[in-house]
Amino acid sequence: MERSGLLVILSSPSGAGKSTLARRLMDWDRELRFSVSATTRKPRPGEVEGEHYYFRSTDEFRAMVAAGEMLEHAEVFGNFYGTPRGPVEAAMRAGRDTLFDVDWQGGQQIRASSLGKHVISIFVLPPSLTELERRLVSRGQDAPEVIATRMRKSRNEISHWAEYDYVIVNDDLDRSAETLITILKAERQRRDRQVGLGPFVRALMEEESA
Ligand SMILES: Nc1ncnc2c1ncn2[C@@H]1O[C@H](COP(=O)(O)OP(=O)(O)OP(=O)(O)O)[C@@H](O)[C@H]1O
Ligand SMILES: Nc1nc2c(ncn2[C@@H]2O[C@H](COP(=O)(O)O)[C@@H](O)[C@H]2O)c(=O)[nH]1
Repeated sequence: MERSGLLVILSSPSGAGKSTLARRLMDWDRELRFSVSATTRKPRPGEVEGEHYYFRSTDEFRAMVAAGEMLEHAEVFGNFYGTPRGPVEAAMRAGRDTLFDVDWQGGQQIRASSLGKHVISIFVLPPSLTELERRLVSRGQDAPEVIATRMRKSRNEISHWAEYDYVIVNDDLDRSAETLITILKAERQRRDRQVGLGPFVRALMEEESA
């Protein structure tokens, strides 16, 4: 039996800390592949084309969707975001796990796709909305009106928490990162048990007793 890659989806209201947790998870496992999304949002200072996002015009983005190149796509906070399908499918075939930072709409679409049975989904909650706003402000990347929009939409994003397999309240960052690593370890153990342990268990049962 071939081992298939897992699709690990992280969602949260903007600013709860999923990119930070994603980085922690990828520092722990250098083999984990991050799904780089395409977006029509303008790059923030320090964001690198092809590393954080593929920054595209609206026409370019629409052309990608029309060509069937997106595994999922959605409008979030007035911009388009989408997951290029090709690299995800290639990683799956290679048995490599992929990490996604997408909103609830992306989570729903990937779960509903033909790859849905390989999904593990994790929702990240902030400890409070006051702390969520503090994090958005202290990140220092978004204009006040952008932060206001993201705060206004945070309740709607949070309302989808129960659609996810796991929920992490991201209060203490080290503890949350540890929880995330534990989830991935356990899910890999579950995925690998048939592929990796089948031959071992068969040999165990065929062993001559002493
Ligand atoms: N547990 C935590 N305690 C305190 N600050 C945190 C914690 N987790 C993340 N942060 C900080 O909060 C800010 C927002 O985090 P991050 O950018 O990871 O959020 P996000 O959910 O990825 O947001 P977006 O959806 O907008 O991309 C960052 O400045 C980050 O350093
Ligand atoms: N449905 C999708 N949502 C995505 C994708 N890439 C990112 N996102 C979500 O957008 C918001 C805002 O991100 P930001 O980088 O502008 O702060 C956040 O909730 C992301 O999870 C995607 O490909 N599809």
